[in-house]
Order: sequence, then C-alpha cells, then structure tokens
Amino acid sequence: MIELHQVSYAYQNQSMMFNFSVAKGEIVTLLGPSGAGKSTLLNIIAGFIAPNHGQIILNGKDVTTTPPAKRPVSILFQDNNLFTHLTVEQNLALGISPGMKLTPEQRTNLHHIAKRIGLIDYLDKHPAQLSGGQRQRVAIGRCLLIRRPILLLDEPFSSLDPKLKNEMFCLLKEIHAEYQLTIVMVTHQLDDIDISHNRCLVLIDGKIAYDGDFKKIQQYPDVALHLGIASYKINKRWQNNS
Ligand SMILES: Nc1ncnc2c1ncn2[C@@H]1O[C@H](COP(=O)(O)OP(=O)(O)OP(=O)(O)O)[C@@H](O)[C@H]1O
Repeated sequence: MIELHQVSYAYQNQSMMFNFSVAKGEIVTLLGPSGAGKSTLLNIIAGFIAPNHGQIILNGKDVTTTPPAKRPVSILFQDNNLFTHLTVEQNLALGISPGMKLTPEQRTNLHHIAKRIGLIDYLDKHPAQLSGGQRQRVAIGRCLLIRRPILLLDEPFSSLDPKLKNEMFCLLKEIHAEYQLTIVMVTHQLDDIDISHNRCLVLIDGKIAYDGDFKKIQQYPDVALHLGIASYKINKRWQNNS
C-alpha cells in the first residue's frame, strides 16, 4: 500500500503537493500533461527525491527518510534499464545481488523468472542482440527478482510497437495477478489504460486534479481539456468491459 500525506516538493518553476493512497494490489495509471510532475512523484515514492514536507508510508511503514534501496519499491523506466556490456543473465542477476554472485537457490529462481518472461534461451545474449520488447522483458524480470511489492512504471512501453506493447501488457497483467503487486504506471497513451484497473490520477501543475474512473473524466471538462481528450471517444475495448 502507498500513502502520501501532504507531501510537497518544489523546483524553481514548479511546486507540487501530493495527498493520496493506493491500496495493496491496486493498479493506478498516472496521467497528466508534460511537466505536470509525474516522474517527480514516482521518484519521491521510490526515494530518489526527498520531499520538502509530508509523510510517505509504504506497506504501513513510514519511509519518508528511508533510502531507495531499503524501500519496498522497484522502478522501471522507458529505457536505459539495462547494462549493455552485461549479458541477459548478468542483468537479471543484478536484481538479486549487486556483485552478481548467486547461490544455487538464487540461480534457480533466476531461471524460473527467465522462463516466466520467455527469455530462458537468451541468457547469454547481450541487450544489443535483443528486440525492444525483449529488453523490456529483461528489465521487468529484474524488477521481479528484486521481489519488492510496489512496482513503479515510468512510460515503460511507449517506445514499443503496438504488438509488443500488447504483449508486455499481457505479461504485466499476469505478473500483477501472480505476485499481487501494487502498480503505479505513468503513461501519455490513453490506450494504455486498462479497463479492468481503470483508476487514474491526473496531475496538473504539480497537483492531483482528478482521482477516479478514467471513463468519467469527460464529466470534468477542465481535466479532459488538459489531457487533450475533451472529445475523446471511449473505445470499444473499454465499453465491452464496463
Ligand atoms: N532536475 C530538475 N530541476 C529543475 N526543475 C525540474 C527538474 N526536473 C523536473 N523539473 C521541472 O519540474 C516539473 C515536473 O517535471 P516532471 O519531469 O516530474 O514532469 P512529468 O509530468 O514527468 O513530465 P513528462 O511527461 O514530460 O515526462 C517540470 O516543470 C520540470 O521542468
């Protein structure tokens, strides 16, 4: 579970305030115009940015001053997730041990996850030998090996083609169900919002302007306008699942 109580942070040109919670096992989509503060918010939750005020509670524990490595959080970015000079196996191993020295049990676990993400036959390859989707799979695999219950995704699939993206979403859904992860995902692409988990937070100018069902955003014209979806049509996929 994620709780932010009156958490504030200010850059020179932008002040931000966050006050919300995400239940254990929930998936929340974070939307908002460029510069609204989405990445800053993820970095505050992960511990890479220390807030000026407020309290951050993760899984019932106050982590406001806890360093990133000790928080129950892993974070996946759009790119730059992998070390290019290391093999897939070594990149995965980093999720378990910074020195990549694994016990037999850890190695078994790594192989289990490699199978789970469909890359067991690619362990000796380097990132340059993989497709974009395969690289993101390795990055997801590493997050799973870190075994932290909160997963933050900062536009993780925006550089992938529609087919790969769909594949990654399926994998993410399976992993979410299997590991009961709490997930916060930043996206600019509205089709990324999954209907079965359609709570979204909309950030505008560093504040949460909307917290609720994506399908109802259009009842809030100011918010819809900021997202550029004032005349957006809820598509079939969503209607079928409503
Ligand atoms: N290191 C920094 N120093 C100063 N200002 C910053 C810094 N990082 C971000 N900002 C400013 O803070 C605001 C929020 O930035 P942030 O990257 O969190 O927005 P975002 O919603 O993730 O944007 P995008 O969708 O473009 O990635 C912006 O106005 C940005 O210019």
